[in-house]
Amino acid sequence: MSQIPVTNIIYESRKVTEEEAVVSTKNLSAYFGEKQALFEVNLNIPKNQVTAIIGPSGCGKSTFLRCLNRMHEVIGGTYSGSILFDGEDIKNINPVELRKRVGMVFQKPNPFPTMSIMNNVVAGLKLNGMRDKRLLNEIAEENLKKVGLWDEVKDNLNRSGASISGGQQQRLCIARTIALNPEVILMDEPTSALDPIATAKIEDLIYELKKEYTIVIVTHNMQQAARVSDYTAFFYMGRLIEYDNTKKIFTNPSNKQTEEYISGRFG
Ligand SMILES: Nc1ncnc2c1ncn2[C@@H]1O[C@H](COP(=O)(O)OP(=O)(O)OP(=O)(O)O)[C@@H](O)[C@H]1O
Repeated sequence: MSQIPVTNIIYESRKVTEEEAVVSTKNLSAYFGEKQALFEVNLNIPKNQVTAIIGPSGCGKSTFLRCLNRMHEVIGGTYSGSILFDGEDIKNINPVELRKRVGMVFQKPNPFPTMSIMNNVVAGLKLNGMRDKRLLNEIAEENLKKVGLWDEVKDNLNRSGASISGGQQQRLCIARTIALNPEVILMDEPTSALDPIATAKIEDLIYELKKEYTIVIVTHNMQQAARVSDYTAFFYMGRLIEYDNTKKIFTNPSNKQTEEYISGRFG
């Protein structure tokens, strides 16, 4: 594992208040049957910032992410505590509506293989009943431009979404997510299946996207967390150990376990 030196530079701690948060979890515990995967997590996710979730394998990163758009329940899990989205308990928000507002991008690019590039971008809108072809074309173009894919695919928008490279597919999936105009984008290791060049493009894109969206990214790659995020949450064995601004976490963490993890001593 790569080593990130812990330096003596002192960065101020900066905690996110509930007032600044788009999403807040309160005493969030998550379960798979009897097995408890998260323990009393309290976390405020700030608007228009990138929050990275880091920690060793099995610490609950993906479970935490999936709780935020009620995907955890879809895969058979349960939770206790509460999750507020724009101040409203997500239990009171229709899951389909919630997932429009809290979009998700997965580890492995998953474009719809039988659909064209164009139809992949607007698939969600069509499903919601949008039929105006001209408007759909405009929205597809706008979102393909936002993810930097337009120039690469504009000459053949009718080819399959699965016919482009892995990195392009992942940007297509991001275009599909943002076409629904979400407030929050959850990304679960979005670059772990990609080469370094495709990874760099996604990281640049994340930087651009935070102007409009709030992003929560799970990553195993600590350099990536340090590069792209404003805030970092370190999880260990289902517990939130430390959450602070990213510079503080990577240069002067308050917790010994955080320091050991980011300096590569375990994980
Ligand atoms: N579908 C499931 N059924 C039962 N237990 C599960 C399920 N998914 C995850 N777990 C368990 O819950 C805990 C948290 O898993 P989770 O996938 O959230 O961790 P993670 O930090 O994202 O791991 P990784 O980095 O390996 O993806 C682990 O102990 C895992 O074995």
